[in-house]
Amino acid sequence: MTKHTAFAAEDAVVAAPAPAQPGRRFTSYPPSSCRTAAAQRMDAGAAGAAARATGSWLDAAPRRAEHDDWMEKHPSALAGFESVLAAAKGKQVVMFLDYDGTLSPIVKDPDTAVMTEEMRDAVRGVAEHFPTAIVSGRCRDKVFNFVKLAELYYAGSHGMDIKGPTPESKHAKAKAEAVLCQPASEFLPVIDEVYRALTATTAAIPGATVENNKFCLSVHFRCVQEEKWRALEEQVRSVLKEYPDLRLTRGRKVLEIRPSIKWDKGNALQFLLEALGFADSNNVFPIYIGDDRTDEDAFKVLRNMGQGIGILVSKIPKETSASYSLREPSEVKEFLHKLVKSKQSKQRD
Ligand SMILES: O=P(O)(O)OC[C@H]1O[C@H](O[C@H]2O[C@H](CO)[C@@H](O)[C@H](O)[C@H]2O)[C@H](O)[C@@H](O)[C@@H]1O
Repeated sequence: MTKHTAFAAEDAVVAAPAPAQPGRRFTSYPPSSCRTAAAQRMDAGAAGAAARATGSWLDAAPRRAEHDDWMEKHPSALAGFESVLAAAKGKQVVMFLDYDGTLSPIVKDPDTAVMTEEMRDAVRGVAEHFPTAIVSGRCRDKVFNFVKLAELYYAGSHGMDIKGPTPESKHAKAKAEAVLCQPASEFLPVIDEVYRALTATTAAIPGATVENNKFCLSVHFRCVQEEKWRALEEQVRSVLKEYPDLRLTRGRKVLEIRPSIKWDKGNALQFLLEALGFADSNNVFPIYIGDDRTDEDAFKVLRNMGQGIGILVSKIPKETSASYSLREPSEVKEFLHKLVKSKQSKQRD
């Protein structure tokens, strides 16, 4: 199959514009997997492999046959909705949602990537029936300010900052339940330092911006002239030379800098399942919906577990461990509505 890079054609921007299941609470604070994570730095080889892997989505317009072949392997979660329901039958659905490109369309200015009221209603509806988490590369506070639903679980900074429903939420009874898992907390000072260094270094490249996502950083090049992309990446790499404990990965027209610890969105998914009391359970059906490379870590975890499904949001074929696909956020919204409707009709039966 043709591969696609971070600069794929679909990266065109649009014009800017559960309760946690009743009775379901985090069971330990935090589970052991979080406590030990910071100690497990990725070795240089693993970090290098991870970085190389991020270059695996090559840029090309897909041929029709290739697209059809891909769709056969990763059918639409809307067209295949009945199969999804059949697989989930009798199991507890737990919903995981990425933010950018999944709940909100990709726009030029990251600060304006707001979510529509309709999408918020769809997420609220899902959270009324299933434990629901937002898993994002964004800083947790920022993604919360976009989503604005206190009843959800939030995993910001690519899963390195996890918190349960806020104590004020009707779904969180005690402060103690406002769980926190921050496996990269020791990196806070260094991330701040690198944020300042990158902001100063990249200032000369028009359009480049650095976003501080608390435990990680994003260097955006969506608004940078293509001829300057290489120079920008070189600048970023030259700053990072001084910080061997940080690694560089790529997202959608963004360079992402994060601690070299063995913790990603896949670990966040596992942490949340464990915290919700579903560790080693055969009766859980996690659904993870995401559009970016970092979401692949979560798709892989689901594949390895042999439980639940990953849904990639993409209009074009991409190498993915997800089993289903959706084309864009509007289809994500439709899928969420369908899920709620089917749950409601079962409750009426
Ligand atoms: O895990 P996610 O929630 O998908 O976050 C990944 C990155 O998303 C944001 O950047 C992306 O969306 C922007 C707004 O549409 C767009 O301008 C940018 O080009 C995309 O890469 C966010 O700003 C980053 O910090 C996240 O790492």
